[in-house]
Amino acid sequence: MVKIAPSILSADFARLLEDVRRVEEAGADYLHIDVMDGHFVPNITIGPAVVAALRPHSRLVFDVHLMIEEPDRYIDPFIQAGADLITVHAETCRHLHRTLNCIREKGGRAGVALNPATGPEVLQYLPGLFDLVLVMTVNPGFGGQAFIPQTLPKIKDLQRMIGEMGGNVEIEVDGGIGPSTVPLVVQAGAGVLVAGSAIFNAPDPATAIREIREAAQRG
Ligand SMILES: O=C(CO)[C@@H](O)[C@H](O)COP(=O)(O)O
Ligand SMILES: [Fe+2]
Repeated sequence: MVKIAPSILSADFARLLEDVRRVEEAGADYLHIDVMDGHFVPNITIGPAVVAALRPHSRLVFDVHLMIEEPDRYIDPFIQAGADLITVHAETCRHLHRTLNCIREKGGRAGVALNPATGPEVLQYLPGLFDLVLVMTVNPGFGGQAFIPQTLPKIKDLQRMIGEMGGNVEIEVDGGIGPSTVPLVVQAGAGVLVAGSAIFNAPDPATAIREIREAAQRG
Protein backbone atom coordinates (compact mmCIF):
# COMPACT_ATOMS: atom_id res chain seq x y z
CA MET A 1 0.00 0.00 0.00
CA VAL A 2 1.44 3.37 -0.97
CA LYS A 3 1.31 6.31 1.43
CA ILE A 4 -0.14 9.64 0.42
CA ALA A 5 1.40 12.89 1.62
CA PRO A 6 -0.63 15.99 0.75
CA SER A 7 1.63 19.03 0.45
CA ILE A 8 0.17 22.03 2.26
CA LEU A 9 2.07 24.35 -0.07
CA SER A 10 -1.06 24.27 -2.22
CA ALA A 11 -3.51 24.53 0.70
CA ASP A 12 -5.43 27.72 1.45
CA PHE A 13 -3.13 29.37 4.01
CA ALA A 14 -6.07 31.43 5.31
CA ARG A 15 -7.86 28.15 6.12
CA LEU A 16 -4.87 25.95 6.79
CA LEU A 17 -6.26 23.91 9.68
CA GLU A 18 -9.52 23.27 7.81
CA ASP A 19 -7.52 21.97 4.83
CA VAL A 20 -5.34 19.77 7.07
CA ARG A 21 -8.42 18.27 8.73
CA ARG A 22 -9.98 17.60 5.37
CA VAL A 23 -7.04 15.53 4.08
CA GLU A 24 -6.63 13.77 7.42
CA GLU A 25 -10.28 12.69 7.36
CA ALA A 26 -9.82 11.56 3.76
CA GLY A 27 -7.13 9.08 4.83
CA ALA A 28 -3.86 10.87 4.11
CA ASP A 29 -0.83 9.22 5.72
CA TYR A 30 1.72 12.02 6.00
CA LEU A 31 1.34 15.80 6.01
CA HIS A 32 4.05 17.18 3.73
CA ILE A 33 5.31 20.57 4.89
CA ASP A 34 7.51 22.49 2.46
CA VAL A 35 9.99 24.83 4.11
CA MET A 36 11.70 27.28 1.74
CA ASP A 37 14.19 30.00 2.62
CA GLY A 38 14.48 32.23 -0.44
CA HIS A 39 18.13 31.13 -0.84
CA PHE A 40 18.33 27.45 -1.75
CA VAL A 41 15.09 27.97 -3.63
CA PRO A 42 13.55 31.28 -4.72
CA ASN A 43 10.39 30.96 -2.67
CA ILE A 44 9.76 31.57 1.08
CA THR A 45 7.15 29.55 2.93
CA ILE A 46 6.62 28.04 6.35
CA GLY A 47 8.66 28.08 9.58
CA PRO A 48 8.58 26.12 12.85
CA ALA A 49 5.85 28.37 14.32
CA VAL A 50 3.30 27.10 11.80
CA VAL A 51 4.30 23.49 12.45
CA ALA A 52 3.89 24.04 16.21
CA ALA A 53 0.49 25.65 15.68
CA LEU A 54 -0.80 22.69 13.66
CA ARG A 55 0.73 19.94 15.82
CA PRO A 56 -1.93 19.75 18.57
CA HIS A 57 -4.68 19.46 15.95
CA SER A 58 -3.40 16.56 13.85
CA ARG A 59 -2.20 12.99 14.31
CA LEU A 60 -0.70 12.80 10.83
CA VAL A 61 3.01 12.14 10.43
CA PHE A 62 4.52 15.60 9.93
CA ASP A 63 6.88 15.21 6.99
CA VAL A 64 9.03 18.35 6.89
CA HIS A 65 10.86 18.98 3.62
CA LEU A 66 13.65 21.48 4.27
CA MET A 67 14.59 23.41 1.13
CA ILE A 68 16.96 25.64 3.03
CA GLU A 69 20.66 26.41 3.24
CA GLU A 70 22.42 25.28 6.44
CA PRO A 71 19.62 22.95 7.50
CA ASP A 72 21.52 21.90 10.65
CA ARG A 73 20.54 25.22 12.26
CA TYR A 74 16.86 24.35 12.05
CA ILE A 75 16.70 20.68 12.96
CA ASP A 76 16.09 21.34 16.64
CA PRO A 77 13.42 24.05 16.13
CA PHE A 78 11.45 21.79 13.78
CA ILE A 79 11.72 18.76 16.09
CA GLN A 80 10.59 20.92 19.01
CA ALA A 81 7.68 22.15 16.88
CA GLY A 82 6.51 18.58 16.31
CA ALA A 83 8.12 17.33 13.10
CA ASP A 84 8.26 13.53 12.87
CA LEU A 85 10.37 13.22 9.76
CA ILE A 86 12.91 15.79 8.61
CA THR A 87 14.24 15.65 5.07
CA VAL A 88 17.29 17.67 4.08
CA HIS A 89 18.58 18.24 0.57
CA ALA A 90 21.88 16.48 -0.14
CA GLU A 91 22.84 19.60 -2.13
CA THR A 92 22.68 21.76 1.02
CA CYS A 93 24.67 19.50 3.35
CA ARG A 94 28.44 19.79 3.60
CA HIS A 95 28.43 16.93 6.08
CA LEU A 96 25.43 14.82 5.23
CA HIS A 97 26.50 12.01 7.57
CA ARG A 98 26.61 14.42 10.53
CA THR A 99 23.28 16.03 9.62
CA LEU A 100 21.46 12.69 9.41
CA ASN A 101 22.88 11.60 12.76
CA CYS A 102 21.82 14.90 14.25
CA ILE A 103 18.18 14.45 13.10
CA ARG A 104 18.03 10.98 14.65
CA GLU A 105 19.76 12.04 17.88
CA LYS A 106 17.06 14.64 18.33
CA GLY A 107 14.38 12.00 17.89
CA GLY A 108 13.32 12.49 14.27
CA ARG A 109 13.27 10.15 11.30
CA ALA A 110 15.86 11.26 8.76
CA GLY A 111 15.28 11.81 5.05
CA VAL A 112 17.52 12.88 2.17
CA ALA A 113 16.12 14.78 -0.82
CA LEU A 114 17.76 14.67 -4.24
CA ASN A 115 17.22 17.33 -6.90
CA PRO A 116 16.49 16.02 -10.41
CA ALA A 117 20.14 16.50 -11.40
CA THR A 118 21.59 14.81 -8.28
CA GLY A 119 22.49 11.12 -8.50
CA PRO A 120 21.78 8.47 -5.85
CA GLU A 121 25.50 7.80 -5.28
CA VAL A 122 25.62 10.44 -2.50
CA LEU A 123 23.82 7.82 -0.38
CA GLN A 124 26.03 4.90 -1.27
CA TYR A 125 28.23 5.03 1.82
CA LEU A 126 25.49 5.91 4.30
CA PRO A 127 23.62 2.60 4.76
CA GLY A 128 21.43 2.47 7.84
CA LEU A 129 21.63 6.22 8.42
CA PHE A 130 18.48 7.41 6.65
CA ASP A 131 14.82 6.37 6.74
CA LEU A 132 13.57 7.96 3.53
CA VAL A 133 14.86 9.22 0.19
CA LEU A 134 12.87 12.02 -1.39
CA VAL A 135 13.25 12.01 -5.16
CA MET A 136 12.38 15.45 -6.46
CA THR A 137 10.44 14.94 -9.66
CA VAL A 138 10.46 18.70 -10.34
CA ASN A 139 13.06 21.32 -9.47
CA PRO A 140 12.25 22.41 -5.91
CA GLY A 141 10.67 25.79 -5.16
CA PHE A 142 7.11 25.83 -6.40
CA GLY A 143 3.97 23.76 -6.57
CA GLY A 144 2.13 23.04 -9.80
CA GLN A 145 5.14 22.26 -12.00
CA ALA A 146 5.29 19.54 -14.65
CA PHE A 147 6.70 16.12 -13.72
CA ILE A 148 10.23 15.46 -15.06
CA PRO A 149 10.21 11.94 -16.60
CA GLN A 150 14.04 11.66 -16.55
CA THR A 151 13.75 11.08 -12.78
CA LEU A 152 12.13 7.65 -13.29
CA PRO A 153 15.38 5.68 -13.85
CA LYS A 154 16.73 7.22 -10.63
CA ILE A 155 13.79 5.85 -8.64
CA LYS A 156 14.53 2.41 -10.06
CA ASP A 157 18.26 2.70 -9.29
CA LEU A 158 17.46 3.79 -5.75
CA GLN A 159 15.11 0.90 -5.22
CA ARG A 160 17.88 -1.51 -6.21
CA MET A 161 20.47 0.29 -4.09
CA ILE A 162 18.23 0.41 -1.02
CA GLY A 163 17.39 -3.27 -1.45
CA GLU A 164 21.11 -4.10 -1.42
CA MET A 165 21.67 -1.93 1.65
CA GLY A 166 18.90 -3.68 3.58
CA GLY A 167 16.79 -2.01 6.25
CA ASN A 168 13.57 -0.15 5.99
CA VAL A 169 13.89 2.90 3.74
CA GLU A 170 10.98 4.60 1.99
CA ILE A 171 11.19 6.19 -1.45
CA GLU A 172 9.10 9.35 -1.65
CA VAL A 173 8.43 11.31 -4.82
CA ASP A 174 7.57 14.99 -4.93
CA GLY A 175 6.51 17.25 -7.78
CA GLY A 176 3.96 16.90 -10.54
CA ILE A 177 2.40 13.85 -8.89
CA GLY A 178 -1.23 13.15 -9.83
CA PRO A 179 -3.38 10.38 -11.35
CA SER A 180 -1.47 10.43 -14.66
CA THR A 181 2.05 10.20 -13.19
CA VAL A 182 1.30 7.99 -10.17
CA PRO A 183 1.35 4.66 -12.10
CA LEU A 184 4.81 5.56 -13.51
CA VAL A 185 6.41 6.39 -10.17
CA VAL A 186 4.81 3.46 -8.36
CA GLN A 187 6.03 1.07 -11.05
CA ALA A 188 9.50 2.55 -10.67
CA GLY A 189 9.43 1.87 -6.90
CA ALA A 190 7.99 4.90 -5.10
CA GLY A 191 6.12 4.17 -1.86
CA VAL A 192 5.24 7.65 -0.59
CA LEU A 193 3.49 10.06 -2.95
CA VAL A 194 3.57 13.80 -2.26
CA ALA A 195 0.85 15.74 -4.03
CA GLY A 196 0.06 19.42 -3.60
CA SER A 197 -1.90 20.93 -6.46
CA ALA A 198 -3.47 17.59 -7.47
CA ILE A 199 -5.14 17.43 -4.03
CA PHE A 200 -5.70 20.99 -2.82
CA ASN A 201 -6.59 22.53 -6.19
CA ALA A 202 -9.11 19.77 -6.87
CA PRO A 203 -12.81 20.56 -6.28
CA ASP A 204 -12.85 17.85 -3.60
CA PRO A 205 -9.53 16.86 -1.96
CA ALA A 206 -11.02 13.58 -0.65
CA THR A 207 -11.95 12.50 -4.17
CA ALA A 208 -8.48 13.51 -5.38
CA ILE A 209 -6.85 11.32 -2.71
CA ARG A 210 -9.08 8.40 -3.71
CA GLU A 211 -8.15 8.88 -7.38
CA ILE A 212 -4.44 8.89 -6.50
CA ARG A 213 -4.87 5.62 -4.54
CA GLU A 214 -6.73 4.06 -7.48
CA ALA A 215 -3.99 5.20 -9.87
CA ALA A 216 -1.37 3.66 -7.57
CA GLN A 217 -3.16 0.32 -7.78
CA ARG A 218 -2.88 0.52 -11.57
CA GLY A 219 0.88 1.11 -11.19
O1 LIG B 1 8.64 20.47 -2.54
C1 LIG B 1 7.80 20.84 -3.33
C2 LIG B 1 8.11 21.90 -4.33
O2 LIG B 1 9.42 22.29 -4.19
C3 LIG B 1 6.50 20.17 -3.33
O3 LIG B 1 6.24 19.44 -2.16
C4 LIG B 1 5.31 20.82 -3.95
O4 LIG B 1 4.38 21.26 -3.00
C5 LIG B 1 4.64 19.83 -4.87
O5 LIG B 1 3.59 20.44 -5.51
P1 LIG B 1 2.82 19.75 -6.72
O6 LIG B 1 3.83 19.57 -7.82
O7 LIG B 1 2.29 18.45 -6.21
O8 LIG B 1 1.76 20.74 -7.06
FE1 LIG C 1 8.11 19.06 -0.97
